[in-house]
Parts: sequence; C-alpha cells; structure tokens
Amino acid sequence: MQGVWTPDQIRAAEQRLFTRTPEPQVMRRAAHAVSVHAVRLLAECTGGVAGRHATLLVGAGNNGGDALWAGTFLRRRGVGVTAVLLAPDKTHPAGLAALRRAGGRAVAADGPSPDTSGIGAEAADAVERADAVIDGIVGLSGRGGLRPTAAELWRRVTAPVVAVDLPSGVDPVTGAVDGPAVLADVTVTFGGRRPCHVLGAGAVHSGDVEVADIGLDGYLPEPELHLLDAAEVGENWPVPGPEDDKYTQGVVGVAAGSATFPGAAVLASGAAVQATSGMVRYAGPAADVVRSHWPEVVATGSITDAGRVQAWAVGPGIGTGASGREVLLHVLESGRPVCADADSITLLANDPTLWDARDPDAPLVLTPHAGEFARLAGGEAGTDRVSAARDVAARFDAVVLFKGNTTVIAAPDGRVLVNDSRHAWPATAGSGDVLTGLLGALLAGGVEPWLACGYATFVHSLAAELAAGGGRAAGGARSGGSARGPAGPGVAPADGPGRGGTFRVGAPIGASALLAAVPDAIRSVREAAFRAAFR
Ligand SMILES: NC(=O)C1=CN([C@@H]2O[C@H](COP(=O)(O)OP(=O)(O)OC[C@H]3O[C@@H](n4cnc5c(N)ncnc54)[C@H](OP(=O)(O)O)[C@@H]3O)[C@@H](O)[C@H]2O)[C@@H](O)CC1
Ligand SMILES: [K+]
Repeated sequence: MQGVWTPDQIRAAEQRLFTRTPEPQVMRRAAHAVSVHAVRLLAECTGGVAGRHATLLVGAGNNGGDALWAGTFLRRRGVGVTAVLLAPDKTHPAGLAALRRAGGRAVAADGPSPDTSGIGAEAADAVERADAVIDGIVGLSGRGGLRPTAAELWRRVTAPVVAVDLPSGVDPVTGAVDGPAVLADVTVTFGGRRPCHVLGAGAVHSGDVEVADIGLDGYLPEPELHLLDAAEVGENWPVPGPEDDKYTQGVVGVAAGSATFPGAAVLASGAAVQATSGMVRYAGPAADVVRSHWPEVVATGSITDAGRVQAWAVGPGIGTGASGREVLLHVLESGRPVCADADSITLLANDPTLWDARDPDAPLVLTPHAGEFARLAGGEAGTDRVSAARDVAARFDAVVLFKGNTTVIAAPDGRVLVNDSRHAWPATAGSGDVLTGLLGALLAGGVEPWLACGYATFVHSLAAELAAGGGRAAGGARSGGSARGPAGPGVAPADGPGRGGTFRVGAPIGASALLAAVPDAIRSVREAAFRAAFR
C-alpha cells in the first residue's frame, strides 16, 4: 500500500531530517528531481533539451526556491531559463543567486512596462515562448486559489507544466480548487504523496505524480491515507484454490431490485457472479428476470426463503417503503457481513430503530453517494470528505465507502483508503449496483471489509475505464495523456496525440458494459500481481 501524508506530517518529518542533513542540501535533492522530470518532459514534447527554454514561476517561499534550484540544474543541460518572480522581495535568496550564477535570468512578474493586466513585457514573453513551465508559485503553505498576478500568468501558459510539490492554487489538505489553479502535466513531490494529489479536483490538477526520494523515509509516521495498487488488488482477489468448492468460496446473497425495476437486481447479481467463482443467491421480486439473465444464480422470490449465505449485498432498488424495510431488517438480523447501498442507506437514515436489528459483531459496509451521505450524516460532507467519512464510520461503527470521483473509504478505527481514479467513466446509472454486487462477493469470500471496499472500487473503476476504451495499464500506471488534454479536468483524457503521450480513445458506457468488463479488470489486476511477484 502506498501512503499519503498531510503537510503537517511532512513538515515534522522534514524537521527531523534537517537534524541530520542540512536544509539546503535537502532542497537541492528536491530540485534535482524536479529538473530530471522537466528534462524528460522537454525531450518528450519538443524532441530535445539543450537550446530549449524553461520558464520558472517563482513565489515567495521554499517552493519557489525549489524551482530556482531546478532552473540551475536545467542550465547545466543547456536549457535557457527565465525565472518570473511573483514576490521579488521575498524570493529565495540562495536559489536566485545560484540561478544567476548558472546564467539564468530573473524578471519581476509585474514589470517593467506592465500591460493592462499588470504583467511586465519580459514576464509575458517568457511565459508565452516557454517550451516548459515549472510551477514554483506555492507549495505546502498554499491557501486558496492563485492570487491575481499568478492567475494572470497562469492564464497565458500554453507549454507543458511541471508542478513543484503540488499544483499551485490547489488546497494541499483537501485537494479542493477554490479559484484559479495550475493544471500540471507532472507533479514532482518529495518523500510521499500529499492528500491533494489524490483527493478531489487536486488529483486531476496534479497530472502524473512522481515521488522523489529526498531522505524522508524513516522519519515519516503512519500515513494519513492509503492507496492501493493493481498488484495488491490482484494478489488478494479471491479465486478458487485446489481444495475449494462452490460453498467454501463463500455464498453471497443479493437483495435488490423490484418487479417494476428489476435492473438493479440484474446488475448487482451479475457483478457478484463475475466477481466470484462461488455461489450467488438472489432473493426478491425480480427473481425471474435475474434467472433469465444469470442462470447460475439461485433465485427465490422471498428473502425468508433465501437460504444460507456468508454475506449480503442489499439495497439497490428495494424501495424505501415497508417491503424494503422488511428486507433490510432480515438481512441485518442475519448476523452476516452486510454491504448496504442505496435505498437501504436511506432506510437506515430515516429510521434509527433499524440499527438495533444489527448484530454488533457483523461487519457493515455503507456505500453512500453524496446525497445518501448527507442523509446519514445529517448534513453535507463539505470539502473535507475524508474527515466527514471518518466521522460517519466511527459514529455508525461501519466501513463507509463514500462514492465520488475520488472514492474515500473510512474504517471505524480511522483508517482511510482512497481511490483516485481521475476519470469519471463509472458515473453512469446502475454503476453503483455493480459495485454493490462486487462488494457482496468479496465480503462473502472473507475479505476484510475495509480492504474489500478498496479492491472492489479499484476493479470497478478499472472495468469502467476498460469498457470506455480509455484503458490503463494495470501495473498501477495512470491513464495516458496530459491532464491539460481537451477533455478538461474531471473526465478521462481525450483522444489523439498530445502532450505527455498519446491518448487512448474513450466513449461513454452504460453499467452493462462496465459489468461486462469486470472479468477483464480482474484478469488485469491479477496479471499485475503475477508480474510483481516475478519482478
Ligand atoms: N523546508 C525545505 O527545505 C524543503 C521544503 N520544500 C519545499 O518547500 C515548500 C514549502 O515552502 P514554504 O513553507 O516556504 O511555503 P510555500 O508553499 O512556498 O509558500 C510560500 C508563500 O506563498 C504565499 N501563498 C500562500 N498561498 C498562496 C496562493 N494561493 N497564491 C500565491 N501565494 C500564496 C504565502 O506567503 P504570503 O504572501 O501569504 O506571506 C506563503 O508563505 C514545499 O512545498 C516544498 O516545495 C522542499 O524543498 C523540501 C525541502
Ligand atoms: K507549486
């Protein structure tokens, strides 16, 4: 599992590191890593390095210092470097002196001869003719969106961008973007990811995140957040062993859909079928429709006839009336692990007495989207979705899988996993029903609930991407293509060649296509695990 650390954790670790390694040396390590990625980007995007031009956007703090030192290293590779200083009086002195010694230029952002937007002619020229831009405006101390001069400079940037530590204008802790913010092709960070690289709009604004080793290992505490990679998911996805039969792998019960709306039942049952080689039982009014789509499902019309299961997936399409309540009550009383989604979340939010039916020893997973989350929590989550999910998980003693473009998975003990898929292909009707079925299958297979949520979300997101045609190598690599691609933030990269690589074509999908891609996604993560084992 990869870790994500808060700015406070990073700063505390840095202070401990500085007792052993002088601060300027650490900064030069960081800056060198930035320059390495800038060189790579220049080579990829312009076909060369020496003779190209890099423009540094330099703010008041150490983030600007990193950029200046990175410019110094770029000079050694024959790159022309201009630093545009946003706060000339506060510019990192040693970094600026080093850049000047190396033959780099520095100009003030607002002079001389500022235009009507307050940008000096030399600064405007440096930004507009850059082959690459290094964003050293602000880092861990950033608050709010870019300030006016920085925003005006950013508006003029067309070259590929390497962000130092994080894209300026993005909130370091929540990833929220509240005003103008840099959209990077690559973000080079130090020692470990920050929350803004994986949460909310920040995950998109960061582009590809490269973690450089500056010696922080050994000084960092337990991470605040965790990320899974494909190999881990593949290694732990339950598959039949030599001794297994259909029962030993765990039987999953699906209680979903209605006679009028059987789709949720078909999708959730189908996902459970695709996710496990064991047995799937369905109980509910859509039994005939489920059977006709999935003959391998043992389907019955009533929850009381369902038979024995090792876990339940309950909720999608059961309604919020008396019959839905009865189904949920039965499932909660079963003493089995339960994944409660959709209508069952609304039922639980509306009728607190339902909680009394729950066996306190049986794990409960809740999978709300924003609206359901607000019902459960008694208010909107706000921008700090991690804290909000943690609070609800602790309050209800349940694992909370808070859906969104970044899915946040909080355990009652405070552990948090995030899935920063950086694409929105699963945002389609019925997609949540598929996730519920996957989760039910993993719970029935005995996977620990918090991890089951992580594995199911990973595979679900990957299946959506594969179905859409966006494709992602299951080695953990991100989608190909630039974050500045024409599709814009929050959606999968658009098609055709562009900065940062060649984009793969994607097209909108429905939940049935997502479901059909689940076996490919599972195969893909298992292949990643296989490759990792022999690396
Ligand atoms: N310590 C080290 O050696 C190492 C540190 N490292 C590097 O240091 C970075 C942290 O540096 P830092 O703490 O100096 O602050 P930093 O993020 O540069 O901000 C500077 C100032 O910007 C301002 N500002 C705030 N918001 C703003 C906005 N929206 N738009 C514009 N300006 C804004 C605000 O100043 P104000 O104007 O409010 O006085 C703030 O004080 C870290 O990210 C990493 O890159 C690495 O080199 C590893 C070794
Ligand atoms: K930055």
